[in-house]
Amino acid sequence: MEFFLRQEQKQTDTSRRLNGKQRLKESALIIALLSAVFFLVSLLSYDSSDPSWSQTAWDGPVQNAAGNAGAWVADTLFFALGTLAYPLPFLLLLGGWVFFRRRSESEPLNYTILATRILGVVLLLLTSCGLADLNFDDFWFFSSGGVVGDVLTELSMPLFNLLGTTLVFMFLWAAGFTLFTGISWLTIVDTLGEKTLSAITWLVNRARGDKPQMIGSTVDTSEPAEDVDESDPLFAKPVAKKRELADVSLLNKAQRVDEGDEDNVVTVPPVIHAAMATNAASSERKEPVMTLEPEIEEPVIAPEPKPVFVSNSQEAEINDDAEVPAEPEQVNQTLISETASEEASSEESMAESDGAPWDDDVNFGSTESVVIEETREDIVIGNTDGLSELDRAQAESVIPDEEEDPFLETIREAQKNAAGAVHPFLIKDEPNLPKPKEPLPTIDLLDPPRNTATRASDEELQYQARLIETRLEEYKIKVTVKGIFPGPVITRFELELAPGVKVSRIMSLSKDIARSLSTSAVRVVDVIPGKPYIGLELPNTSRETVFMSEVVASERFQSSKSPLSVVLGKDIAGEAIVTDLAKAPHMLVAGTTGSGKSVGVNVMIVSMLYKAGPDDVRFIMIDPKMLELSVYEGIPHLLTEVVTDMKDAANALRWSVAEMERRYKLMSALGVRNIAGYNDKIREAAEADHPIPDPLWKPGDSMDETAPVLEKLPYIVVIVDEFADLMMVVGKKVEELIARLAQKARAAGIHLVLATQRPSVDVITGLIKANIPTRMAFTVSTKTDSRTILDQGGAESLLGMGDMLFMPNGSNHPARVHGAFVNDDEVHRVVSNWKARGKPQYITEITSGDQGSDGLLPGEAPEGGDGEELDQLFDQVVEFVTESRRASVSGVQRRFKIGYNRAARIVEQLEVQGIVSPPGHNSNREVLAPPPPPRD
Ligand SMILES: Nc1ncnc2c1ncn2[C@@H]1O[C@H](COP(=O)(O)OP(=O)(O)OP(=O)(O)O)[C@@H](O)[C@H]1O
Repeated sequence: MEFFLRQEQKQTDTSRRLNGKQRLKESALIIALLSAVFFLVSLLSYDSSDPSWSQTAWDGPVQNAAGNAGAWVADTLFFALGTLAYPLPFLLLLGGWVFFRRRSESEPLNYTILATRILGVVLLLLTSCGLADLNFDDFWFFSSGGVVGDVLTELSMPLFNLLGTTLVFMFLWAAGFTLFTGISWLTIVDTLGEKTLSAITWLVNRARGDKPQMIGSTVDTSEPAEDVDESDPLFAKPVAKKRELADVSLLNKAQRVDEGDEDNVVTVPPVIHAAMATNAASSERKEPVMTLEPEIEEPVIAPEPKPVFVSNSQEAEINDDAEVPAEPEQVNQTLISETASEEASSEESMAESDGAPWDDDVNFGSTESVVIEETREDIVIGNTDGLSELDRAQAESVIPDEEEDPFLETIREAQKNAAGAVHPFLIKDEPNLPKPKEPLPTIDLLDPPRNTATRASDEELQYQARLIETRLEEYKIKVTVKGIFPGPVITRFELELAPGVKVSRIMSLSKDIARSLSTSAVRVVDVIPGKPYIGLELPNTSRETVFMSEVVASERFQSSKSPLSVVLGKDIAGEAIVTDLAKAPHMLVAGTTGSGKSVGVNVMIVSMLYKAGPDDVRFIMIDPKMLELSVYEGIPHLLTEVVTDMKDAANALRWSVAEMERRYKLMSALGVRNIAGYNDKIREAAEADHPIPDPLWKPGDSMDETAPVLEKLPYIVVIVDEFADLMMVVGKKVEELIARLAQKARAAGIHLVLATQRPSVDVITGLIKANIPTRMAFTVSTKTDSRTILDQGGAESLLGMGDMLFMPNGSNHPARVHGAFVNDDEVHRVVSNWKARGKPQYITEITSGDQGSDGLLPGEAPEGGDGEELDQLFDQVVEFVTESRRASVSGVQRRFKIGYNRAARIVEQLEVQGIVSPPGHNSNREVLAPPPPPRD
């Protein structure tokens, strides 16, 4: 524990300090700032009488504010670059900022982009000097383009003349601009054209006096606009916002974030503007707080604010509102004069998220016909990547290659070490591993977290928010985005619905919304506890993997006292989610195949292995698939070998019921109400040197002469991976045993974790559901499956790979959790660590079925006894089987029109009675009994 605490302390310390690269970057910015100020002061206070290269004699004090050095520097710069010396300090500052801006990101430098930028800036500088030389007058005794401009014009004038030279310089300047900024001239031309067309449309509409289309369910078009009282703060702001939504051209402007103009973005949506102000001040790592401040809340709090809608013509009258978005020209200007640093950011983020929805060719459905015409030209016809749709879908869900590297490395290591001996893949028992010194496994057994994704920038998030509003408008649903919570896998947008809009409408449209937002799935959260909003959860373009080591190292897990603490993963805000199985007290895990169930179960087991030794927690593992849990074979926590035979599994459940009853008797004898109280009493008695003798012991129970003393009882966790198999093979009795355990086992410290990939009502029956309150739903294929698990939809919209909805005991609102990932290699390391600490002491009765009467269900007789009840159809089935000579479960099912469970049970009864043989290698049974005598 101390180790963990120290490690955590160290982590927080180091997170506050900058690493080597970050230090360099920050220092570079500071030096760039100093140089820029120095250059600027030198240039601005240049005096031709100061000492410099251009002077042969001088006397008197130096006039330059930057002193002697400043005078020399200014002279040199003016001499070399002419008037182009003035922008140099700004370029320097910009360079420093670009270098510094990404200091916390450990991405490698993109050298191609860097090279094109440098080339671009050089080209810009040279051509600007040339153009200045051609077009501006000289100043002082310097040429306006400096010596650089002079040389360039002198070289090209004889070749191209004045007009040709100007044109060559201008085109090269344009090329330099694109090289430096990454902005396409086509985009600039596009934007200018679009703005012009929007302006013309707006003017035409204004001239015609058209009113905008009404949006939202409470639209009252008859409401006269004159009712708007601009001075009333309750009304003034909604009007401003409605105008924004109605004005498509302004909205489009906001969407041009790909060109990186922060001003542009900030001026458009006042709501997000407020949120961003808070966010900008927050730390490097994006805190998921983009909530909106009181001034925006005003319309919500106000008693029944009247919905007011204004036409374009009325908008003009309230243009003086403080929150009015920037005018088209203004935005346009900022768009073109954007700074290089911002362009850099946009360009890189574009490169990272190829095909992201903020591409230029995004077509906004609500835009006027003019815009649609324009975007038509951008329609991409056919795929150019040569991949099939399936390939593409698979490519998206492929885990990065590096996931496997550590594992492969370890395998290679093992191969090297075991060269010449047994094949490394076949080694089962680790040869005498040294016993670890630490009381519990240490975190270094798990792979350290790696950065697997790039977080969306604030601009991208704002863009998405605008897009959601626009898309919902297309369905005549008016919403306002009130908060954005970016998480590791999804981003939640909190939406305020216009009065009267039903959540069910949005929920029923979730598939359409997902399609129109070009995402794989959208989950609608109808209730966000404590907030008057609904949530819309969109998958991130780049998905983070939640590494188990991150969550195990989290403060929550480390400070959790219970030995049954399990980590699940991270919530949408990136916070570790830790739960206590003791409080759950039983858990149902369901999801389709490949959704991440087994990884989820492994994460739970490994977290318990991180928290508790075999004195505190023991496991019974039931694994019909024979692969998932067999890795734990041999850890000292196991009460029995991993059970793979379903008959043994039923016995194990019976043993658990018997153990539960035994514990109940012990607890009642000691007068305690739960296992914690029992263990406290045992500890107190041991400390007082008065161990308690077993009150249930009778002479003859064992060879001892006196009753053995009671010992601490560990928690028992029964884990069933693929619970459906158990239900199918063993039938109804499993359901009853599980229900019995689930009802009473909590106090006895026995907990169930049932996983299934078949979340249907014949597996997760009402009886089981009623007794297992904690549910964990991974992706399922249908809403019905989701309802079977959670009693509500939602799991069908999950993203797979560990994305889950977790519904804790007593809650009606499932929380979205991104499951932690643990790979086989990590599990092996933790398992080996425990194997080195001790051997398991298996209890053979668990699977032998020799549990006495305690494990029997009410009204049940011991198996094989006289009282075993045969199915009512038994005789008829015997007749059918012996006549047809075929004993298949499906045949019996078809013939008697009964369910699989019942048919399988009857066939088993036939086997017990010796009428049919046990299943052969191809699971066929032979009919052993002779055919019935022919009837008359
Ligand atoms: N939390 C996670 N993070 C990232 N990837 C995951 C996560 N959980 C699962 N995966 C990926 O999904 C794959 C399938 O997971 P898993 O084997 O747990 O599915 P399953 O539901 O148990 O399937 P089955 O029922 O067929 O065994 C894993 O191999 C892994 O690549």
